Amino acid sequence: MTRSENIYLVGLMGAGKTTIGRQLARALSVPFYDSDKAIEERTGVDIPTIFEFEGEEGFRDREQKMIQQLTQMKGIVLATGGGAVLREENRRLLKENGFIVYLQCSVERILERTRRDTQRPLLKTDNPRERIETLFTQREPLYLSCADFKVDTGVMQSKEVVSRILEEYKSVNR
Ligand SMILES: Nc1ncnc2c1ncn2[C@@H]1O[C@H](COP(=O)(O)OP(=O)(O)OP(=O)(O)O)[C@@H](O)[C@H]1O
Ligand SMILES: O=C(O)C1=C[C@@H](O)[C@@H](O)[C@H](O)C1
Ligand SMILES: [Mg+2]
Repeated sequence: MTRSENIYLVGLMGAGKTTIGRQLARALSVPFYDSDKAIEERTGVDIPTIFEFEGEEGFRDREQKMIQQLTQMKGIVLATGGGAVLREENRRLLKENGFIVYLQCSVERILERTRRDTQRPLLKTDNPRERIETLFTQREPLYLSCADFKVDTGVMQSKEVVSRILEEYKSVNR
């Protein structure tokens, strides 16, 4: 198996993992998975409900189990949850099984994109800017530590982001 058989997208909430991932999978004619959506389908409830009843750690346990399963699949595009890289085991599994793309995005842009959001429990706060800044500072080193490639989604249309990723993926996969 080649290291780049799968494409895994990592990055903060609102960076565009789901949006870009779906388009990327379509361009490659491979299945698209989203770990957040897979957890919701498995449990039958939405992510805010899991956070409410089981807390963030409970959600992270479910997320780790899902990442374990999804990284056994071959030939897929996977959008991971924004916090999936927090666990070392997830970073290892992603690194070992796919080509990791970090969708980088400025705090300002993320704030704009998530402003009307109700589905992201970590943004249910009086000061979303401060929260996003904190998450950015904590997580950026983790995203960078596992990424094979990074692309800024704050400055380009999603179509352009997709072609940049495809270009890079094909060049390493040649
Ligand atoms: N250039 C772009 N690339 C990606 N998404 C964009 C872009 N411009 C605007 N968006 C918008 O940003 C919003 C957030 O994107 P998306 O839901 O894909 O993020 P995400 O990384 O999957 O977030 P989460 O981790 O919370 O699931 C969407 O409404 C999307 O349409
Ligand atoms: O950044 C995060 O920690 C999260 C991002 C979302 O994708 C979901 O996985 C959940 O809302 C937590
Ligand atoms: Mg998403």
